[in-house]
Amino acid sequence: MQRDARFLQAENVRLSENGDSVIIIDQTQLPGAVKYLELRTDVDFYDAILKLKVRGAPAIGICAAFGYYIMARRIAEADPVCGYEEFCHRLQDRKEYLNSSRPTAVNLSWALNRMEETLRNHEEASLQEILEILEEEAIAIQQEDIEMCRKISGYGLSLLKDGDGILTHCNAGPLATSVYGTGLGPLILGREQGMNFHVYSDETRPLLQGARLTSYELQKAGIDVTLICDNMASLVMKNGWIQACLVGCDRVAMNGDVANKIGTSGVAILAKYYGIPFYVLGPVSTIDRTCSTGADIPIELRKPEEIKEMFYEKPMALSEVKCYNPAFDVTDHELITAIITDRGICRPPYTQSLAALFGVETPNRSVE
Ligand SMILES: CSC[C@@H](O)[C@@H](O)C(=O)COP(=O)(O)O
Repeated sequence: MQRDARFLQAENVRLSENGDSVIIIDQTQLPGAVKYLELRTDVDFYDAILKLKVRGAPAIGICAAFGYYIMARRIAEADPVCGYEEFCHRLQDRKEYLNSSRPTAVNLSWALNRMEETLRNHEEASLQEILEILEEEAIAIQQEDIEMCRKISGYGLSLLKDGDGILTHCNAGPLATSVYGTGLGPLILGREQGMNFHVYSDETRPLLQGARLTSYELQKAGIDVTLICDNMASLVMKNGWIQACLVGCDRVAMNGDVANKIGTSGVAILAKYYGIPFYVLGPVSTIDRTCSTGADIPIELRKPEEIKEMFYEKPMALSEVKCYNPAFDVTDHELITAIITDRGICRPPYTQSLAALFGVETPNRSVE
């Protein structure tokens, strides 16, 4: 591989200098501290994804691709004369383990499947050659993500005006991807070009990605950001302060229904009521061609402690109180003004415009 490629990698997920481990920014420590974690084993990768130390659909995919490569290294180290079929079998087992860490963001299985396909295409290669090929593939996934973020940011920016007020939910910035981000990409690109946006960041209960990560990233990027509680979104819209909503996505069904962080569908309903465009931004790898509608998307349920205890010094409720804690919801395609991908801007009807991204001709996708 070209060693130079490593230096192009993003800061939040990267291979260590000797390629033997992966270094991530531990997102659970932000904004208080920028701490780096080294991931060396399958359990390290599983734990980092499950506990949201690395999070955001594209970043999860990138981390999983590197994890697949590192797991391949561990298998080869333990058994340097392992035959090809046995090697594939052991790696498939580890892949399924990693894939079970979180169910909703399709980028996880997308990246792992791509790594496995690469392995399957090199039956004649030696173990050493296979490791190099897998390392290159993981780096390629990250490099493509950088390119994808730049394109989405450009398409998204073409829909905004200097001075616009923007509402965003959860975190779809550089930490959730590689650079720029998806939902926040147009804002960061616009700022680089001298534009000024006024961004309202939903705090995003219960894990506060909007407070801890989005307001952090925007503030650091020199963008005017105001943090609000989730239940204030309606008021800022009513006040006329919001000209567009921008959010990321974890899985898009072929009819345009979108799974994203819990609370996103509420924002979309409010936006419809107030006549504000609601834009979803994400790469083509987040579109799941096996899901016809949002009903096919698995929704992650997480522990009650996240609602009652996490990020607060005191318990927020009696320990015996029941909690319902879905991590995502599905926004109905009828509420979405456009889905902005790295291959262009898709408009309704999404059954046609999304299919067109995969090669079927349609008139309602505009690509600059
Ligand atoms: C560019 S990331 C888009 C989504 O992954 C993001 O909005 C989101 O919902 C993340 O959820 P999380 O549970 O923090 O991984």
